[in-house]
Amino acid sequence: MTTSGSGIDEAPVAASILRQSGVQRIPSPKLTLFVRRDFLSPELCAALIAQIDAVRRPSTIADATGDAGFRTSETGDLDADDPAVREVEAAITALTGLDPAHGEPLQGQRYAVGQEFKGHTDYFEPNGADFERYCSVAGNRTWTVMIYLNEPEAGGATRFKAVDKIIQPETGKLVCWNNRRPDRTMNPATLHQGMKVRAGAKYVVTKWFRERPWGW
Ligand SMILES: O=C(O)CCC(=O)C(=O)O
Ligand SMILES: [Fe+2]
Repeated sequence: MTTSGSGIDEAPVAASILRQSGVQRIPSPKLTLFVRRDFLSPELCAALIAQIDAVRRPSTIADATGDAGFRTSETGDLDADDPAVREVEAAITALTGLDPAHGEPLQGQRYAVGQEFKGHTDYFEPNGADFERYCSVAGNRTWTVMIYLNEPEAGGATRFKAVDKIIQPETGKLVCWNNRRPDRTMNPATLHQGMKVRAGAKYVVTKWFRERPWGW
């Protein structure tokens, strides 16, 4: 298969995603955002939820905001050798054409009732205090791919405020977007938040891609 490398060049990635059936592009000139329902089977989602529960710990954020309530979910790094994790990785590669070497390890998140991730962008602020620490090896982020593993009883939607779009969690639904504009500059219109879960729990997996190959 051909890959589109880092994703810094938007066109081949968007073309690859749009070749798959069932993909919707969110109609906005401000950002490139796609949704694909039923991207993963309920069985695979359940296997990933079990893994997240086995390894989760309180989430951290880069560039401390001084707001302890900014990201209150729990995070789990998933075992790259696990068959369920390999299957998701392969499905993401097949959808996007992005080179897996440019991807950060797949990460799981769990939000309990009242937990949220307030408005943020996934790219690192080039002038931020942590830029060197997080970006000196692999560079800044390019694309984000996120998959909901379940449907909380209430709340937990992902909101893109700048384009007035709210995406509801559904088991197996994928959301992906370019964190940049087609001219490669960082795109502030990708600002988004994981809204508070009101009932039940919310589980997602996220994969972020980088300008250069990922290295520890
Ligand atoms: O949970 C969500 O809906 C959003 C998560 C998110 O934005 C992130 O992990 O970067
Ligand atoms: Fe995010």
